Amino acid sequence: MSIPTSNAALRVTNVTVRYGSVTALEGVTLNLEPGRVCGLVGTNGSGKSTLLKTVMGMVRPVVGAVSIGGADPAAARRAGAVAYVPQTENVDWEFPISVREVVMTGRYGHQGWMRRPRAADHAAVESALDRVKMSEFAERQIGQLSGGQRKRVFVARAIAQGASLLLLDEPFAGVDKTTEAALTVVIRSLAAAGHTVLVATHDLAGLTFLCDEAVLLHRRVLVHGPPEDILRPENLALAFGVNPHEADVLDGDVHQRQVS
Ligand SMILES: Nc1ncnc2c1ncn2[C@@H]1O[C@H](COP(=O)(O)OP(=O)(O)OP(=O)(O)O)[C@@H](O)[C@H]1O
Repeated sequence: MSIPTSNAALRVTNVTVRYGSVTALEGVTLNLEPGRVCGLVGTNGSGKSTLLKTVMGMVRPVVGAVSIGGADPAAARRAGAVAYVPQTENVDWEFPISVREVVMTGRYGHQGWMRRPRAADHAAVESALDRVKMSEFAERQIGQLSGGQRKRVFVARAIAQGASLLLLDEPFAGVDKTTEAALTVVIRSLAAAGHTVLVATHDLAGLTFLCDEAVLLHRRVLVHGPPEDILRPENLALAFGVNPHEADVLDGDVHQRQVS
């Protein structure tokens, strides 16, 4: 699919990332326009998290460049233009902080150096909690939530931040189908409001509901196009090494098989 690159919300150009001798990404180019939800699909170890971290500026490419609305990742982060929800949060779950306070940390960039929340910050937090259906847990200590509920809180924090680009790393891992459906609605509504979302997912069955476009990744971009293209048997076979006629790959997660 040819995607116009004017007004791109995200441009990843010819990015190669190495961890020592491991090449995690090679020559990856990806342009996203505002208001699009793009799924990132591939086997375990295909480079999905690395791509999100590279866009976030947490991993530096050895070759290539990333531009977020025309800014480099560091500048975009400083401006709060990009938010990242990692696969697993590296937080102290025993820390005495409430769900509401966690979501408020997404507003720090909007507050002065004293970090005193204003009415707009409180309103953004309440609205974000409401969107992910976590308002009733607002006073709960963050560690006293289930895995799926924690996930929703960190999505709420990203929403409260008001970033134009959201990077979500497997938001559906460990959540039930009801929560997955609710999060899909939230992500679609963010896109309808002009946000761009890049989401790594193993959920092929939900891809067409979630995404406007998708990338099949295996260190390189194998296919970038409408989700229906990604789901074509020959493309799934390319990425996952499975024969779709022999395995009901849409019935669940497909990420066990490694492509050599
Ligand atoms: N910090 C690291 N140091 C060394 N190698 C790494 C590091 N992080 C990732 N890798 C390697 O880089 C490759 C890409 O990993 P990455 O985590 O990006 O894959 P992924 O598609 O997100 O996988 P998963 O579906 O399991 O989350 C893998 O071979 C992985 O082992």
